Amino acid sequence: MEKILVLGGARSGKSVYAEKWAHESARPGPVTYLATAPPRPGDTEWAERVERHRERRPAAWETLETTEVVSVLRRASGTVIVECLSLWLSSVLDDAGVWGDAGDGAGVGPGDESAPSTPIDIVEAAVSDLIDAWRSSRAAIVAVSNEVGSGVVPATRSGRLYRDLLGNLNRRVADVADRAVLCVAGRALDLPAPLSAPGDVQDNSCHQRHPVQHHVRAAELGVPAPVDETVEARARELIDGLAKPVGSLGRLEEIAVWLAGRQGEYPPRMPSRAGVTVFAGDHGVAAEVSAYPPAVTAAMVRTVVSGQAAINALAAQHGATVRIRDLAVDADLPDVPQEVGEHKVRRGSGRIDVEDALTPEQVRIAVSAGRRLVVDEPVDVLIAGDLGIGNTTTAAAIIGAVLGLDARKVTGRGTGIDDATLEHKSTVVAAAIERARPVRDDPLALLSTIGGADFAAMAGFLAGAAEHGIPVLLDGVVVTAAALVAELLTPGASAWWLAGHLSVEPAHAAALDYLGLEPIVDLRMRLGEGTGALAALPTLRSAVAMSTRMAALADLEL
Ligand SMILES: O=C(O)c1ccc[n+]([C@@H]2O[C@H](COP(=O)([O-])O)[C@@H](O)[C@H]2O)c1
Ligand SMILES: Cc1cc2nc[nH]c2cc1C
Repeated sequence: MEKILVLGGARSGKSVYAEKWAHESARPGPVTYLATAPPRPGDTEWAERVERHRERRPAAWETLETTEVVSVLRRASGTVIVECLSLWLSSVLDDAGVWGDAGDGAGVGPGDESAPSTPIDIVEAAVSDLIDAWRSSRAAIVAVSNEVGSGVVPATRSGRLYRDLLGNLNRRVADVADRAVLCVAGRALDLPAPLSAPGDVQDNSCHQRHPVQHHVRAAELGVPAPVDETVEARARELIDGLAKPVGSLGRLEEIAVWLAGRQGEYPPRMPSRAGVTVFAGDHGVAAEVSAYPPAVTAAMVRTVVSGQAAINALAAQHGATVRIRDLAVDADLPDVPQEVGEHKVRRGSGRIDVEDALTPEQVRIAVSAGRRLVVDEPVDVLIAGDLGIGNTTTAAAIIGAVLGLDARKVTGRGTGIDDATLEHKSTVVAAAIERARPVRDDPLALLSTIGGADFAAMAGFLAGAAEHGIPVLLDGVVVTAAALVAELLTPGASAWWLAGHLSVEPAHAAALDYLGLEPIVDLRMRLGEGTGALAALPTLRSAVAMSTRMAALADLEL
């Protein structure tokens, strides 16, 4: 479900925008209007203002006058309008007793180490709860908040404190929202993606952006985190000085240097925490181009959930976590945990040889879901895996379109199709490449024309990992097709990716070559799910062990 934040000053039109969004977007389920203003007995001007707001709302909407935003978001379905976060924050500050010392950290409860100890800690805990509830809520949410702080610095300490806390709250909500909108003078402006990693916004800083390509809206462009080239150079020097002939550990040495540059330290830290996210989706063309029926996708989602798929087996062996997200499986899956479907965009993507896979809006939602999945769990290495009958057709089409290659060169046997099906698959890929020709270097239009919600989310995920500076191990042909799109979305993102393995699919080698990536292992695998990437994880760990445990050449006793 889409979740948006609407910011604006007084009388900017933000409330009207939020109500219109709730009214027009025709989502199933009830609409709940959550009024967070505390009662103001005796204030007739305020009462009239509340009444005017009430009259504007359709009678079918349920109004709740409460500051318990977190519990409402946790249990709500349908659509929730939060009016507004700034008043909610005021009540949190009041309840936390912030004003007593204007938040400079006086204790509120001696002796209990697990409890928040200062008013600011209490506020922080409440905001974290809100973010958590926002993320996990099944409802579509539109939250209104005041944009303050553009004027003069408040004269009072409490004024400055409120301004700063509200600014932080708005930023944190924007980080987990699908969209943030700024209203000014009755007009609404879609705000672009964050310029730096969420939680890392620095006031007064001036961010250098990549040149904006004319065909991509700035809102969708990200910037990869910088790589520390000084650390890389030092790592190279120190590795050359270890007790071995220079260069004799080959690729292990290169990987150690690569990791050091990404982590900003030598020796690099052991990538102990690896997180696999499997992106599942069905594809309109699947029934004609695969060796297996489309129903396998839903069945395999359940298998991954039950911990019995190939990726679970490898993850258990290598100490990695696995989660799966259904972006576009063509089935309802009531028997899997709710979070599996938290980013579901639709049931099956359109058949790409004759129609668009997704609407532009669905692309945007799926890309932003992928970006958000990056920051959900703290890991040292991220892996994207794929699952979806027919997805090698989409992958071949994307790779063929971006690289300008003929369908025959990029079409492979996927799950193991026979010659006749390969011939037909090749004509489907050719038609898709042809349809995509006008948009081949426009990542969002490409995803809409011949992608799919799973591909869009994977592209957002891979771009987001680079934006947050988290190393990635790429899997096979499907993930690498999404990586090509991610590189268009966030130019330079590939600096944060290693190619885990080489898939048997012919388009994979071409795409890796284009990205300048060399696969770590070649085990003739063609499964997807993230298995090829995970097969390379022990090599990364070997590279770190080499860096941390070896003696220096200079210490040899000759
Ligand atoms: O990632 C790869 O390189 C790869 C190569 C061949 C097949 N697959 C997996 O097999 C399914 C797609 O194959 P197909 O023949 O149905 O297009 C899908 O579930 C993928 O995860 C994946
Ligand atoms: C059984 C099966 C498992 C898979 N896992 C990823 N793609 C798959 C395709 C099939 C057919």
